[in-house]
Amino acid sequence: MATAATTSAAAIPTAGGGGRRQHHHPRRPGLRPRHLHRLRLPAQAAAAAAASSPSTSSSSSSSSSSSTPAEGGGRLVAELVGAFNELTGRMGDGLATSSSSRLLFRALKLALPALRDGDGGRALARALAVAASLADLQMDAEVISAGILREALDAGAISMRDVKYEIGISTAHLLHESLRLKHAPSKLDVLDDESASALRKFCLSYYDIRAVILELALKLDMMRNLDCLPRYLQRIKSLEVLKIYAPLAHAVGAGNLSLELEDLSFRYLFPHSYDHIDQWLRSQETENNLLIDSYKKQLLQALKDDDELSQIVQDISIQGRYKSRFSTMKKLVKDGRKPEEVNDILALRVILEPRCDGSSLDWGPRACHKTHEIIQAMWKEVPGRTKDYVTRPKENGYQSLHVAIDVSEPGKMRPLMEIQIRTKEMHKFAVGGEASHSLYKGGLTDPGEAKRLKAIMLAAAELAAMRLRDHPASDQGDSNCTNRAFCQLDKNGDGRISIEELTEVMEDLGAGGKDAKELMHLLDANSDGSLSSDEFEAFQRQIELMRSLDDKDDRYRKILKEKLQTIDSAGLIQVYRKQLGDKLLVS
Ligand SMILES: Nc1nc2c(ncn2[C@@H]2O[C@H](COP(=O)(O)OP(=O)(O)OP(=O)(O)O)[C@@H](O)[C@H]2O)c(=O)[nH]1
Ligand SMILES: Nc1ncnc2c1ncn2[C@@H]1O[C@H](COP(=O)(O)OP(=O)(O)OP(=O)(O)O)[C@@H](O)[C@H]1O
Ligand SMILES: [Ca+2]
Ligand SMILES: [Ca+2]
Repeated sequence: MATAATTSAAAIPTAGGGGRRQHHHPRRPGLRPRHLHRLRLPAQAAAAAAASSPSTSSSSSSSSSSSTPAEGGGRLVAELVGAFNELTGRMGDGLATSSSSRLLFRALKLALPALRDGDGGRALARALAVAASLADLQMDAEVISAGILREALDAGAISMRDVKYEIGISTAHLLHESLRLKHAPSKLDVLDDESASALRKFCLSYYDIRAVILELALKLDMMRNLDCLPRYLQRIKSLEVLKIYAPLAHAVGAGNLSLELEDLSFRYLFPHSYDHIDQWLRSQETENNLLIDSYKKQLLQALKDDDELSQIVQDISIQGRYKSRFSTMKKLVKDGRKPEEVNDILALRVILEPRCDGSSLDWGPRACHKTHEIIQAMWKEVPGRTKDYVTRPKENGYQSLHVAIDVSEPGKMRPLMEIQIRTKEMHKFAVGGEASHSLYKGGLTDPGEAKRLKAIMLAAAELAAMRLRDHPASDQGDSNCTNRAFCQLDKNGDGRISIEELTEVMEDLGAGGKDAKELMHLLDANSDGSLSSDEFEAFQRQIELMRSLDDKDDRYRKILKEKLQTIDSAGLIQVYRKQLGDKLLVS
């Protein structure tokens, strides 16, 4: 499937199976891609671009009066290269193989002209934001490309046929799946808990799991732009997200994406309650965090001072946390409790490491129960709220002993505190096993199902890796490529971007050969008629500078980097990432 790197520029086929430029984008007069309005091109370029910029077009010297080909064409290429660099940078070295780079470059070339004028000029930024989310989740180039193209597809600016022939069958398949998924909620008459749970399981079982992740990134984009919809639609969409997509994000291990989905949907669904919870939790946050710290120390000391416990455990650690707005809100919405009735606003977790005394005796359960007794002697346990999953594990194998504690003092009401007591081994299972936190939060508590999904994810990653892996024999042209964008433009791999190569990409972007000549003229510092990698890098530096200055359209750059760091290493996304990375390394 890889393109032969030594083919001459004029005869290069697209790796999507031929049919190149069946779809030609007519040049749009007066187009002004947004990212590029502050671009300063090197030396002569800066002057020429300024002279031809629409705001100073009266002094235009080198172009015809109505259009600004050098600037317009240059901007298109700059936008293409900037987006490409951004995404491959986010993907990480292991995933950005040459096959992946080629795929991504083609997708951007197809999407850019189709999107740049859409949605009041925001369509392109939105498509790139979706792509950035997917790259941050370490999805492969097929998924990222599908993310870029979906917006163009929805807008009717490209067709599925374009994707199939110009990009490839796998990306088209992903898009097809994501469109089926888009309509999945309409299968339900009522969006109650039971039907939402059934629909989530259906999505995970019967759709390509990479399409599910793509759909999640698209939902995040939708939620971030919900203001532009009428109020009733905002609520319908928010409810769908809350019931279906946020738990799905939890289930696949994209925990922080889920948190953002929950956050946004809560705000739209229950703005007043949201403010109320926010205020209530915020007003006591400092005090409660201090309390948690102090209880943690007190409890640790009491446990260490106990003779029996000291004999059977070799290590004790305690974690504490204050509940988040969204998690609190979710509990309230789930069963109509008041904030004061949520029993884990304050929370501690005791993790015990039993001694190995050489015998086959497991001291774990005794250590948990002894810890429980010590807690009962220190604080007031709320009757009827204790759950002993140590003696009777949950169906998914989860083990832990939970107690609710009332820490109020005379004249001072306080929220309830949950204490979870478990051994190190039980904890490991609760974090990474089939009772993993992500599956629990995603409502997937059936261990058989968890195992099956993991197997599906592994298989999907293996298949994608087969398509995207580098094949040394056919990839010689860019196997030692240090500048990925340059290599995409230098199609014949001779180390220079010729005018033919530049013209080809400009035509794909909807600009003409004249634009290519003018751009070459601007960038070709030593006037030898082609671009060296140094000359191209100078152009790239300008692009970077411009992008870092452009805060208005820069939304997709800053979003998920830290937010999408995932919570537990056993989530399906993590399984996929690891398998894909491992397989891509095997050449
Ligand atoms: N990882 C993991 N954590 C779990 C699981 N089940 C429960 N937990 C944790 O234990 C906490 C309390 O769970 P339960 O004691 O079953 O209480 P609950 O009925 O869900 O919640 P309340 O109605 O608030 O008492 C949850 O909030 C989780 O933090 C599980 O299957 N896996
Ligand atoms: N008792 C506890 N002590 C310390 N950390 C906890 C405790 N309970 C939950 N956590 C951690 O706090 C983080 C947020 O959990 P959160 O309170 O949103 O959900 P949860 O308690 O796991 O589930 P639920 O929605 O059923 O309350 C998770 O990392 C979780 O492991
Ligand atoms: Ca070349
Ligand atoms: Ca040159």
